[in-house]
Amino acid sequence: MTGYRFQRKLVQVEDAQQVVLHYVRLQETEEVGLAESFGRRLAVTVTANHPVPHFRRSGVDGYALRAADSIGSTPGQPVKLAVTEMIPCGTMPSLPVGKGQAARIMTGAVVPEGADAVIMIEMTDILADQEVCIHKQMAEGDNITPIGQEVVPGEVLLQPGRIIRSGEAAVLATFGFDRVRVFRKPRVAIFSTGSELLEVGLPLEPGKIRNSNSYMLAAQVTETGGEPVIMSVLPDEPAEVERALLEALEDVDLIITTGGVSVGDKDVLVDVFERWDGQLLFNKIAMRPGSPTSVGFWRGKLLFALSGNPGASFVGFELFVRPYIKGILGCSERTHAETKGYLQDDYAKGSAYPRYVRGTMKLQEGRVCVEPAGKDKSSIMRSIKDADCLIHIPAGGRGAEREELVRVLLLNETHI
Ligand SMILES: Nc1nc2c(c(=O)[nH]1)N[C@H]1C(S)=C(S)[C@@H](COP(=O)(O)OP(=O)(O)OC[C@H]3O[C@@H](n4cnc5c(N)ncnc54)[C@H](O)[C@@H]3O)O[C@H]1N2
Ligand code: MOO
Ligand SMILES: [Mg+2]
Repeated sequence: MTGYRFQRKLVQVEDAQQVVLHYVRLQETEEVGLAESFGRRLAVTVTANHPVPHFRRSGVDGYALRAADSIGSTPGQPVKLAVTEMIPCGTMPSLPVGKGQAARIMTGAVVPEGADAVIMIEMTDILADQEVCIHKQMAEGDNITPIGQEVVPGEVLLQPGRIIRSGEAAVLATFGFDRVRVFRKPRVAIFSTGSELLEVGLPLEPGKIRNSNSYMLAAQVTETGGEPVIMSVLPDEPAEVERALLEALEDVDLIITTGGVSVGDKDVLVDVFERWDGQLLFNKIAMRPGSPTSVGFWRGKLLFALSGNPGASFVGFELFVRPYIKGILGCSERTHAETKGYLQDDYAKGSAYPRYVRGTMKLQEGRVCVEPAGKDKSSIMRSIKDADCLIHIPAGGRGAEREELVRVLLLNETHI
């Protein structure tokens, strides 16, 4: 048995990730309306262009006054003040507050000149239209938010690469960004290969299965901020596959394929790699599932050739495609956030490669506890939906024991 199919150089997961990340180039940017920017990654630095608040702001509904006028006032010994005006939100006060005076004011309104405190309405008795009795001694600054207390001009509030969610939306709106510059979503062509694959809408036939990988991967691409382009299933015919991939390369930013990367006679991506003018970056990774995962660079774009087995395809995307997409969208934390967790049961594995087990994570009395989400064979699809982490079982033949502390890669890292 000779030939490329069987000559493969083993690389470690971390090295393969570095190779892929070496190809990261930032996406171009585009401007979208603020409400359309949610879930996108910001392409610019957002710096405060004014203080917040930008006027002295009342924190309560009540009366703006001079704290000195309230000295000694109690419910039993109230102080009477003359009311100058009523200041609603959104209007400027028309009069300063002088000695012995107060202005009725609403929460969020501009505190008038001369006033240095606002007393809550509950601490007052309104005598007549123009008079109020206060029964609490106030200190200077009480219930007034000074200019710039929250944000001073020039402060950097958001960095490029940040996902726009509720908090970011509030910042952008506050500083007048009705349009936002974000990274353009990468278009990702998804091809499943295999003559056994049926389109999802078709009835089952003997020996055939429905194409689940394309849809699983499309969801993963969407979650990562890309735009999936689901292509027709490709047969195990190298010339046809090569033609379809080349055509797609013209139109997308990267390609994902699944299936046909192992050593089978019909493993069609291997045939494509033997005849193409691209550069194969690696084709064997020390990991399970997904050891035959291959990545190539072709006409200036990356081709991620993932294993056909659903579990391997899922893990291959997480470890290699997701970090790449995050990278081109300006995210600096590209690989998964990690923690350590205690395995809840023995985990035996056959291969000496490290294994990335689809897992679930729980906090029990402050300890991170992890266990497989279900059966973990590479061919198994159903445990993917229950996985919120990948449990790393280290290299070596033995597996890992109950209560062993292992690396845990977090899958639901919605904040980064
Ligand atoms: N002699 C050897 N056989 C295999 C080896 C090996 O080293 N020596 N490696 C095994 C490992 S590990 C894996 S992983 C698989 C990789 O297979 P391929 O990437 O070549 O994928 P296929 O052969 O095309 O399919 C494998 C499996 O997955 C099903 N599949 C494929 N596409 C889809 C899809 N879109 N949706 C759902 N299911 C899909 C396919 O029907 C097969 O059952 O090779 C092992 N063999
Ligand atoms: O690479 Mo396969 O998925 O390891 O079983
Ligand atoms: Mg195969």
